[in-house]
Amino acid sequence: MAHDQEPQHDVRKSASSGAGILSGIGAEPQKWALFLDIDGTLVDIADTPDEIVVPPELPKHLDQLSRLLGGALALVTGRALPYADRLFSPHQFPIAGLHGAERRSAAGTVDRVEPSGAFEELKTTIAGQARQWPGILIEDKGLAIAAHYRQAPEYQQAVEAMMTHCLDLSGPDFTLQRGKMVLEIRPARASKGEALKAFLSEPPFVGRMPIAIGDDVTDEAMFRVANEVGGHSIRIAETAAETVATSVLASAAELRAILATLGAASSQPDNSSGKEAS
Ligand SMILES: O=P(O)(O)OC[C@H]1O[C@H](O[C@H]2O[C@H](CO)[C@@H](O)[C@H](O)[C@H]2O)[C@H](O)[C@@H](O)[C@@H]1O
Ligand SMILES: [Mg+2]
Repeated sequence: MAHDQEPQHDVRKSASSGAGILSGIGAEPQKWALFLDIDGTLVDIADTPDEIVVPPELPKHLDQLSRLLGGALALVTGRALPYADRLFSPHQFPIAGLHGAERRSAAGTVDRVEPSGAFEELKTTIAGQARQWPGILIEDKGLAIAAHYRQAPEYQQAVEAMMTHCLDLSGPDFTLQRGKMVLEIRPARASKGEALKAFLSEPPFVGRMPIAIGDDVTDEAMFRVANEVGGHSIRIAETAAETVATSVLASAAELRAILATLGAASSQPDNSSGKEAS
């Protein structure tokens, strides 16, 4: 079935609650693998990319949960790997960055490509063009570049025209990624769905059922893969959104509260599920 023919719905009206799915992890931690988007899912959306706030306890809770799952917890993000790693320091998790175009496996193997000279030139052109529109913020992510119009939505159409034109110049190896008040040119070679498949083919994820959690268009690819293999897909749905996700959580704050509870329970010395941790 083609993607545009897949069943889609306003997730808030018809989906079940993701809270029930996540609360079941503690009973059978060896069964599940968790795939977590960052912006809008683990952390609240902020006015600019650098203004996000990582709650101080969040890295520890993710680490506790990762141990409970025997390491089968991965971040799957549009951010570049080094930036995302800094957010959760000192912990490092398996991670896919740039919407799946770069990846570090649980074994620590990194698959990422350096930008070519031609792409560096294109990024300079985009940054130069954007200077004519006050409030348009350019985020250089190495092998991807994002143009954010959250501070200046009046320029959305102009930015879209510019990014579409620059995509043509960048050649077939790149694609245009839409997101929350952002347009990105990123490598076409992988999606979050392909990143999820790659993780699921390797220890400690192999043989487990995925639970994919995200908030945006880019997460739909990993929702599809999770659904196809019989896992769960959960969309953070603060606003109405067309989605293939089968479950919903109201907000990133609700997800963080659930992760905190799961993490704390797993670190109790008398918790039998905690004994499964590696
Ligand atoms: O896949 P994600 O982890 O959700 O990353 C998607 C993009 O997130 C960031 O942009 C978005 O969040 C910003 C901070 O809240 C917000 O200001 C912006 O409007 C959003 O589009 C990030 O800057 C991008 O690089 C990611 O691709
Ligand atoms: Mg997101």
